[in-house]
Amino acid sequence: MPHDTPAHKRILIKLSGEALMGDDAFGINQAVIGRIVGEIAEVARMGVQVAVVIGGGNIFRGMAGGAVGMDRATADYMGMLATVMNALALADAMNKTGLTARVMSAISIDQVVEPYVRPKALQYLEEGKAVVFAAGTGNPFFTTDTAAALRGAEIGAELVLKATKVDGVYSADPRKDAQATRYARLSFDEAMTKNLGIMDATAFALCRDQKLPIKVFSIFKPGALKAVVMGADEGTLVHV
Ligand SMILES: Nc1ncnc2c1ncn2[C@@H]1O[C@H](COP(=O)(O)OP(=O)(O)OP(=O)(O)O)[C@@H](O)[C@H]1O
Ligand SMILES: O=c1ccn([C@@H]2O[C@H](COP(=O)(O)O)[C@@H](O)[C@H]2O)c(=O)[nH]1
Repeated sequence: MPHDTPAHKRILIKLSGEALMGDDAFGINQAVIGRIVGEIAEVARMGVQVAVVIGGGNIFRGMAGGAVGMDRATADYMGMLATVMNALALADAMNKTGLTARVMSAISIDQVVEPYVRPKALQYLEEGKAVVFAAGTGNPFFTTDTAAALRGAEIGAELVLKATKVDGVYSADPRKDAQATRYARLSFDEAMTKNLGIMDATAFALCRDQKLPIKVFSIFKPGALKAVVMGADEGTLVHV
């Protein structure tokens, strides 16, 4: 049921890297990032503490075509560096809207961004700053979905919001199967057993074990982020 005030005090948003491209073929579209940041700023102004894990799919993925033939770990480090670029762009746009943003990286790149230090991240959140977590988990063979589950659990987020290109979890990938139907809610076990490809199994398992629910919703739908934060029936809830 929707609330008059935010339903959550601290949230972790997993923002798809690909969403930052808009209709472009690659990279970062400033108009798109500006609109997304506007929506994030709106919930932050309501007093919600906001942390973001940003993906890298708009630039490089360790498993994608551009990495064919490469050593997997090397390709994954390139993917993590791609997320650092996105994090810098996101924080820059946040700072321009009046939010104070801090980027923290899971891999050392000290001349560019500060390292991830959990107590410091918690301090920033308490101070009302938006924290953008870059470089995923810092380890190859993982994804930024798993980083979202990990950081969400570490900072004590009440909800992971997977802000993506589709408006929820479907019985099959809705971009490939027009007959796919959307779930309003489902359990982590169902999502894993049915092998629903919206998030990887490591991320689902970590959230399940930590009893950290996930809301999957479309970042392209204006107002959807605020609706989720207000507790409205938006997207798909994945729960224990
Ligand atoms: N069962 C399913 N329900 C909904 N979406 C699904 C499903 N299976 C696969 N997908 C696909 O998963 C995609 C999720 O993509 P998203 O870009 O958010 O993930 P990502 O790869 O973690 O992010 P990034 O773009 O940063 O790499 C959707 O666009 C959708 O096409
Ligand atoms: O913990 C992590 C997170 C990410 N990677 C690599 O980065 C890219 C981009 O991340 P997405 O989650 O696909 O947006 C990913 O394909 C991996 O190559 C990683 O190695 N470890």
